[in-house]
Amino acid sequence: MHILATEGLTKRFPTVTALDQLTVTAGPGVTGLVGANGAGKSTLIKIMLGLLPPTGGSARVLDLDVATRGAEIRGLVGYMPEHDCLPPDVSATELVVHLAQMSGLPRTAARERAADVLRHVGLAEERYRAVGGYSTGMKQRVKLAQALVHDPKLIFLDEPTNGLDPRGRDEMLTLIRRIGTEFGISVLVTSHLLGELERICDHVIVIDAGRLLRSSAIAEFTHATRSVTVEVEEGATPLAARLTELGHTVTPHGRLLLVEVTGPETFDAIRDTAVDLDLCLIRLEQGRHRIEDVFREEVAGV
Ligand SMILES: Nc1ncnc2c1ncn2[C@@H]1O[C@H](COP(=O)(O)OP(=O)(O)OP(=O)(O)O)[C@@H](O)[C@H]1O
Repeated sequence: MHILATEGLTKRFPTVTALDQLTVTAGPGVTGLVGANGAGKSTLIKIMLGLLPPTGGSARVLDLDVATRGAEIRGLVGYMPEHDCLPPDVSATELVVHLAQMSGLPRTAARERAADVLRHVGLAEERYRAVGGYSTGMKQRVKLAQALVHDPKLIFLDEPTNGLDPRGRDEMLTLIRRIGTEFGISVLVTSHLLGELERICDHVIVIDAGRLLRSSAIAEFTHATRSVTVEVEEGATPLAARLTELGHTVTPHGRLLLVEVTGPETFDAIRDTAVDLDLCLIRLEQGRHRIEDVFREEVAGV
């Protein structure tokens, strides 16, 4: 069964077409929805929740038509919105219990379930404090907890790593992967960074200006984008020349070099060459490709 399926889905606002004839499907598991700012990710989520009517085409979520079964879909799906939407003067516990009751749970069950999900997302004693005083990371966890509290089959997470520092991102991504694997809840997670989703997704959908650019299993993506980013303090040009002489495929990218990875020996070669040339290696990083890189590869027909 598809967790979602769209057919020619189109959404026009007065001055912009946010979704343009989008036809795509996703199966169970963790699916990444990637696109630059304004690509149409949030619009797609709102349509799939039955909150925004499409201009044309159709969409189904868990096999339910968004045009007629919105309330049922919202009963089965959890939603973590992108923007800061939490009331500042209530505690995380009060908010999540309230939302659990709004979803139909009796008061005692709502309290138990809220305590479980708040613990699960890593909010301990602070859950009794007013949300207004929370860090961005804690607020993101509260938004995730409320998306999970009614025991959904599927969750939509809109930019869950927004505003987080690298450690916070890492923790949030690990949590999302666990939700997908340990709890068997399917996940649709958006980001403008493909690299960050590579680690946790089974499938990735890339959209650009409301159009489908690509939809494939993550293995195909990582294969297509398997390169390492190298940054040296000075001397990128001689480093690129020497690596090329050694048979590596090197593409300059501003002051960075992208080196195609053929195996573990690629990393050894970069390290050894930097040492030979007496260069200061600042960064050797794999798998953090910006979405623009994928767009460029698509255009080049990779
Ligand atoms: N209610 C609206 N009225 C008019 N235009 C809108 C509305 N909602 C979205 N848009 C426009 O539709 C396009 C897609 O927006 P959307 O929020 O879906 O993108 P996104 O991929 O989620 O990007 P971001 O991460 O920046 O939110 C943008 O050009 C946006 O300005």
